[in-house]
Amino acid sequence: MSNEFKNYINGEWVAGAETRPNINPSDTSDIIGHYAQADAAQTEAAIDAAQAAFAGWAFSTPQQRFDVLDQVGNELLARREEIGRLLSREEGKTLPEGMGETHRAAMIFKYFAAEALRLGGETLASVRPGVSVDVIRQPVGVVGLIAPWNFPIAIPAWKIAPALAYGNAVVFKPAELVPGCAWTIAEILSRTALPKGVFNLVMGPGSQVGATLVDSPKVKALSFTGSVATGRRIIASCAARQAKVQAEMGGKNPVIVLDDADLNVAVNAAVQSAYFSTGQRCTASSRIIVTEGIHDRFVEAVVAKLETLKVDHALKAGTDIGPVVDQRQLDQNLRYVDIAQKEGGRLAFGGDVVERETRGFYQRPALITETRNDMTISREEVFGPVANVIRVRDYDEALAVANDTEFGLSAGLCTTSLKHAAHFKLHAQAGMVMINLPTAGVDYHVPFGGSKGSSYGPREQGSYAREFYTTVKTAYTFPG
Ligand SMILES: NC(=O)C1=CN([C@@H]2O[C@H](COP(=O)(O)OP(=O)(O)OC[C@H]3O[C@@H](n4cnc5c(N)ncnc54)[C@H](OP(=O)(O)O)[C@@H]3O)[C@@H](O)[C@H]2O)C=CC1
Ligand SMILES: O=C(O)CCC(=O)C(=O)O
Repeated sequence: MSNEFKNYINGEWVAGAETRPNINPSDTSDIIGHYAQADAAQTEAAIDAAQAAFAGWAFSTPQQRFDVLDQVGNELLARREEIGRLLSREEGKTLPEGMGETHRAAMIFKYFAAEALRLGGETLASVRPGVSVDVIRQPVGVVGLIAPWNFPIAIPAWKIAPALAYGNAVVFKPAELVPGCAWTIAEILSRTALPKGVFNLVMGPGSQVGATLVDSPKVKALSFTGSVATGRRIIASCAARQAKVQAEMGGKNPVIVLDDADLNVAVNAAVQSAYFSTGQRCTASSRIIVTEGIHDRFVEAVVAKLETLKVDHALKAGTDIGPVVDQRQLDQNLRYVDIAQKEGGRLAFGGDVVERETRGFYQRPALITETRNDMTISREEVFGPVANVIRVRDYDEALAVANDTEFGLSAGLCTTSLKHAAHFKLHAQAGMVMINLPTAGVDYHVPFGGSKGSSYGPREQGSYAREFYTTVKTAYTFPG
């Protein structure tokens, strides 16, 4: 088959037992390619290759690491449009979003190229005379990276780049729905000076490839992004065998709009973070908490804005919102819109399936008003273009409602009050707080992660990523 894409194991391209078609959610008649499906045995082979290659890469020079990562960053930048198009084709983000994400992935590789040069330890005086103490950072070993489908290139980048920058060997499993961007990163890495076995790509089902990575005693650290259910199982399995684990598992992110907010700023922040990228972001604002003085004006303005947004093929010029990623996710979105209404919410806009020229998973953005925080729609992550509005009296009630959730990834506040902004930054129970900004769409050089049920383990991204991808050794020296 000419458009067959293989796994990359120990520096070789290896066919899987089977292949799986990569289907365009904007047009299900468009097959992007057929991607290899690894089984447990092939995954074991990748882990063994990584283990054999680890010692060499662990003692590679910072310059070697810089050169590899910078080369990947440069190539992603140069091929931003082509790869952005592939991303939009396989995941359904609009082309500007796909290109933006590719640009972000390039920046992440370039950032961690420089991080490889900066990695250092600490030297302290001992409490004993004549003794010095060095705190040395060393790589962890073989790391397993499991990525979700909603950021096909940025999330792989922010796992692969720090893993390699800090000297680890990698076995990477992308999500089944989006192998194309993952394969592209592997192909670029295969043309760098990275020694064979240091980076391995194993595409295939989570139940086999993912589970083998999670359970292998040779995998010393596991980084996961995806659903709460899978994440919690992975955390328990890794803890049981004392492997390091980092999991990012979504949210039910609030954005508060206060009476004193700038209406345009608030509408843009809420609409952008609830509906762009088809709402398929763990940082999406799905609970919009609005004080009563601005409530009606705000809802009216959001509906007016939603009426102008075009839902269509991700690659069509002028599309604002692409398709939902697949039928399963679309069914989940529709189910939540239905439940919200049955529990007393009012569908103020959209939520329905729409047909376009091509057969895809198109849904109009849904705005549900007159909801309470104890309704299902306010408690569970939908992961689609669906948001609900909760009316509150004042800032204090808004903050209490915002914090009343099992999640804590991102939280937003729209206000012109410095006093409330300062208070919110300290008291919002979330790993990331946004004032007058969308809750989604973060910088690449600062820590990313949440509190409560959203995240587990050390933060991803920025220099904080070293906490997960390195281990600390304390060396005492007495020169004699
Ligand atoms: N926090 C976030 O950013 C994300 C949250 N989600 C949420 O999760 C829901 C379901 O999406 P889904 O893609 O099924 O999420 P999953 O958590 O099942 O998938 C995330 C990753 O984990 C892999 N995986 C699945 N099962 C296992 C396992 N037993 N052991 C190891 N790895 C495994 C998946 O592989 P495979 O693709 O082969 O199944 C994928 O690579 C969405 O509706 C959304 O609510 C989804 C994506 C991202
Ligand atoms: O909002 C962002 O920029 C990142 C979101 C993200 O990582 C996710 O949805 O998984």
